[in-house]
Amino acid sequence: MNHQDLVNIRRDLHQIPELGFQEYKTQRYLQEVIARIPQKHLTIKQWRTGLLVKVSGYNPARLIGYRTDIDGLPVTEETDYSFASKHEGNMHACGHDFHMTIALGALQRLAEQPMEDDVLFIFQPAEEGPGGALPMLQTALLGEWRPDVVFALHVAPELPAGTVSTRDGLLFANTSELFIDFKGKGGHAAYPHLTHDMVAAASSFVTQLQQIVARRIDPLQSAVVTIGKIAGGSVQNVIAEKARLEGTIRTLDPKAIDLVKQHIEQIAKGHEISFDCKINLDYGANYYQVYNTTEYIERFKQIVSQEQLTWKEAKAAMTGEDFGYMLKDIPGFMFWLGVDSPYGLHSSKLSPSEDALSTGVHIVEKTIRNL
Ligand SMILES: CC(=O)N[C@@H](CCC[C@H](N)C(=O)O)C(=O)O
Repeated sequence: MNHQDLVNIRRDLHQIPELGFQEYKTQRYLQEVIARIPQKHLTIKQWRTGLLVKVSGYNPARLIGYRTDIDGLPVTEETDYSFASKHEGNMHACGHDFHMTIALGALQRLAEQPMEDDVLFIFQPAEEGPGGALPMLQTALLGEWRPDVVFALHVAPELPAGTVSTRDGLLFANTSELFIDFKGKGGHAAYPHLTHDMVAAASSFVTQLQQIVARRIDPLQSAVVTIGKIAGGSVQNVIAEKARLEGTIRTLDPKAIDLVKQHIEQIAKGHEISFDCKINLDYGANYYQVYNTTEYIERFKQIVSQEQLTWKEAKAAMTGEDFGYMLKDIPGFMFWLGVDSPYGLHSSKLSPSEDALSTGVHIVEKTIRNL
């Protein structure tokens, strides 16, 4: 695949973003591209909406794993791309269209010229939620196709295109989703004393949540509690019977997440009393931290230097990645690839530079061959 082929694939994928475990068109598209590359050394398995593609080596001692995520986000795209999302309300706003394209480019090179070891390309669904890595690890990657080492990349909008960045040890946070449902008593806007207003309860809850990081977590620790969505009520002159908050919790220490949850539960008890309502807490998907293995980070740094790519030492970030579950069981690492976008990850205007696609394929191929 030349650079223009990569651009075309990325643009095709960009138009069909699908949410976790609904990546049917994406899976079909990946299968079509994979069908066009040499098949002689390939074995392909379907896993739910994902794929596993093994390239057999000529004298394998190890299985080298490379993972890409394949899902999009429920974000309405606001770019002026001619190839903008055709799936209204969904967007590849986290760069998974780039991740998949780079994996396909590297897969083609390995398929054309296999190496001594076996290589496994993991096309994993549902990274943004509810999490595909853990069930994939527990089923598809448990048996004969369990990698000895695994790595992955994530695009970094804030870095110049093609810059490579990571660090030894902790790279990404522990995360937990957070869904809070409020049920009270609705009624006429003019008779608030006869109701239990759930818009008021949810608003107060959001304000109280800010106190957890400000006043309940050791300032030398790191934590985030973000509410990304608030919903409640139906019309301007009816007091709401129901409301819902959706958010996420992040901590660098895996134990600190339980502490944050305990405080949320206390706030919920307090609000049930003061707003005379029922509150249901649901922690949705939880992701384990991304922790890079020293030995492979050292090796990766050497490869980046040999290939004369620009290296930047990374800081730990409060982003989450269910790839952390793979690294909990299998040694390896994750790295950032700069894509120079003025808009960040999860932005409806994310516009990564396609110049980074060829560099991505190059570094992934070289890393697979030299790890
Ligand atoms: C790299 C990245 O942006 N990952 C997502 C993972 C989301 C996990 C889960 N849905 C949650 O919100 O906790 C992120 O938002 O960091």
